[in-house]
Amino acid sequence: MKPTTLAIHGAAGRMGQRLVALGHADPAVELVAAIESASSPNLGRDAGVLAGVGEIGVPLSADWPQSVGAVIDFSVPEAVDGVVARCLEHKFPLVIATTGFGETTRNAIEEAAGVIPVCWAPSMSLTVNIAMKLAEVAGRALADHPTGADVEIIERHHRFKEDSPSGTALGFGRVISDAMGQHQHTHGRHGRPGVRPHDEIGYHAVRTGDNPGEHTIVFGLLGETLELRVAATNRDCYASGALVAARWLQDKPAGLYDMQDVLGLRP
Ligand SMILES: NC(=O)C1=CN([C@@H]2O[C@H](COP(=O)(O)OP(=O)(O)OC[C@H]3O[C@@H](n4cnc5c(N)ncnc54)[C@H](OP(=O)(O)O)[C@@H]3O)[C@@H](O)[C@H]2O)C=CC1
Ligand SMILES: O=C(O)C1=N[C@H](C(=O)O)C[C@H](O)C1
Repeated sequence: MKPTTLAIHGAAGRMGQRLVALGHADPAVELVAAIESASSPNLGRDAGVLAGVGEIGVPLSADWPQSVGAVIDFSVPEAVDGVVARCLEHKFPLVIATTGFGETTRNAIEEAAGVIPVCWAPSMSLTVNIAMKLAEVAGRALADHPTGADVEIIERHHRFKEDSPSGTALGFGRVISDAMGQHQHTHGRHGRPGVRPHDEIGYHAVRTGDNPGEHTIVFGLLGETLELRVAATNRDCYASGALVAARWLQDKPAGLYDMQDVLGLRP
């Protein structure tokens, strides 16, 4: 099978560099474009050299290719609308991994998915996506528990992360509230908020050091507690997941997909 040709948007970033490195080592993909903003100080540098794997003949550039099998975006929320517009214009399949954008961008993604295949997921990690399924199972089983089950989501990330809570924490919250029906999403607590309502999911964002991402979902009952914890030890779980998604997406019909589809976790 021919390798999937790839463009990486945000190629000089923490994730972009791991994608360049893993993509270069993977015979199933061929990196053809490493895209950065027009103001990036890295324009013109070889993407492989920046990623620490030596020269690969792909310079960082603000220009988009004319043809590519799929685009992977790990950039910043403000850039995502532009990425979606470019992919629509050229009919490129698009993997969106960037987190932290709002409703307008979400709507643009949904609209674009009527024309091109889009995979949008806050975490490309296999174990996070398995944990989402487990959270759904736990949520369904505990939805009508007689003591009530309080759900708190604690996420830990590196000090450089700009959005809080993580897109993954919000994803866990969506899955659990769909299963259990909570309507209130509370971000941290201070002062005297009073007795905890059952109809609430609490989110807590910890930012320290170089943590590549960790999520703990607490289901607290009276008398017992269930915790689901999933943690990355480095960023390669996200990068390799994104490469799998790009290959999976390239021959799919237009539509909005996520990593549950890519990994075959959706029944
Ligand atoms: N879904 C998933 O599995 C994961 C998602 N993420 C998400 O991916 C995103 C990126 O994370 P990370 O790599 O750590 O962040 P970085 O800040 O390290 O990388 C972002 C890159 O995007 C570049 N960039 C900024 N603006 C533009 C633009 N207009 N056009 C092109 N490139 C641009 C930045 O360049 P410059 O520095 O010059 O501005 C930088 O190189 C975040 O939203 C994060 O939450 C992260 C890990 C996993
Ligand atoms: O910024 C990060 O690093 C990560 N962001 C994603 C998120 O917001 O969920 C995924 C992962 O946890 C790492």
